[in-house]
Amino acid sequence: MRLIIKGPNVLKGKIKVSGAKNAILPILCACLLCDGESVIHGVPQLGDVAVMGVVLRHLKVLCRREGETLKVDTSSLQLEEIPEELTRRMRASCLVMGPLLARFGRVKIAAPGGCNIGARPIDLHLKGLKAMGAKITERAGFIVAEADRLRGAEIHLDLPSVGATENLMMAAVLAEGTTIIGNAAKEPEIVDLQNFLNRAGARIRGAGTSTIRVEGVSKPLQAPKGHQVIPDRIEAGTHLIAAALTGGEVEVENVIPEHLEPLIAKLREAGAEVEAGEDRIWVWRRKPLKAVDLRTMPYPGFPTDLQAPMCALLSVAEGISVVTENIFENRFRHVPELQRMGADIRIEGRTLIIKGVPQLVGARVEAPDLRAGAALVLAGLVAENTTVVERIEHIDRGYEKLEEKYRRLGAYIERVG
Ligand SMILES: CC(=O)N[C@H]1[C@@H](OP(=O)(O)OP(=O)(O)OC[C@H]2O[C@@H](n3ccc(=O)[nH]c3=O)[C@H](O)[C@@H]2O)O[C@H](CO)[C@@H](O)[C@@H]1O
Ligand SMILES: C=C(OP(=O)(O)O)C(=O)O
Repeated sequence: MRLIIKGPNVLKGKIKVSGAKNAILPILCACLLCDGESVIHGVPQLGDVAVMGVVLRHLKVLCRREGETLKVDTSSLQLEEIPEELTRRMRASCLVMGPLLARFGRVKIAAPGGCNIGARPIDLHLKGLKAMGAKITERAGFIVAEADRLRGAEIHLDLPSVGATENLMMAAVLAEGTTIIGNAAKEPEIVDLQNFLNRAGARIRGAGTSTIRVEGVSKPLQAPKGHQVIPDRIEAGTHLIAAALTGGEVEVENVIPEHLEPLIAKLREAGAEVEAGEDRIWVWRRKPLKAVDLRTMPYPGFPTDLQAPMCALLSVAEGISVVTENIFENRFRHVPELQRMGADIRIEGRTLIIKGVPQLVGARVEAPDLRAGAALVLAGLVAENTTVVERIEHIDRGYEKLEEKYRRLGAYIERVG
């Protein structure tokens, strides 16, 4: 599958954001802590959600989709090892570790290994589980964690890892006593996970701050009926960047504007007009784009997941932008592809020096990963002539029907097999 984009395009109209990929993935793992059928609304149809469905079915969990609602029934839940085929397809599959260990006293999972954006170890997940009394063995590419019953512990994360925070929160829910996670990640998706778990009977406080406190409960949680997944701030951010880049006028619906503050500040600095309502953001532009510097940081800093899309915008912003990637060590794979489209970008270690060019030109490019793929779509929207984006399965991992949404905003973009 590939996308064909003919440009330049100016996006105009309304676009609705789907539920957050990075919220629904841990929530689906949290269902493993619950007895009965969880009912979750606003579940996007994404490649990664489908892969998590495969992981759950592998554990004999029944998933039924009715439109945007997903029903997850754990009545036949069975402990199985998670093979490499699944951990390799999606890193978030390692988030089943905490819940399965808490529930069954044992879990065996293929080590996730590195991926397109970096080495991505899970040492902090394992260190935290050890602190809670788990015995961890690593052999022949598998990690086994065992504990009759986990016990509450004081854990201080070396860095605020989103995945480690989520895995440890879930493990702690059924542990004996209280767990305190210090230097926890503060991302909004962690707050959504806390809300889901607390609806199911967990006792968690502090998500969204750097200290999370989990008081363990002794029986399995009760599946919540009707949790609504938060809107995807990264999808929303991608659309805001697309609108500013193409000089259009777009209303982005179903957003929590507070989640997008770091991006909104940068877009304004780059010359776009942005106005936020209660659950929507309007963006338009009257002036040329100008260069800005940015550095990616854990929330509430500028998100690494919007670094690549923002590079597409800065490629045509007047002046020199300096972009520093602080979260992942190998997240510049969009750069050679943008260069093929005429961008003037130099890589110096973890920093990009982007010299804005007046116009990008369409080319045949390949999505090397999810957000790099989104960056290429944005570049294709504003470039002259035809852009062909290959390997769009990466884009489908995290964007629901992106081409349909942009077509509704007037773009010439189509998917071909
Ligand atoms: C499904 C999901 O929610 N994915 C998001 C999540 O990924 P993920 O949860 O994998 O990201 P982390 O916050 O854990 O990773 C941040 C950094 O910490 C390092 N690290 C992490 C864990 C560990 O045990 N040891 C370690 O060294 C990682 O290699 C990385 O350099 O947060 C990232 C950072 O906002 C986002 O880009 C991803 O979109
Ligand atoms: C890096 C991402 O996802 P994951 O952690 O699932 O690879 C992302 O959403 O940009």
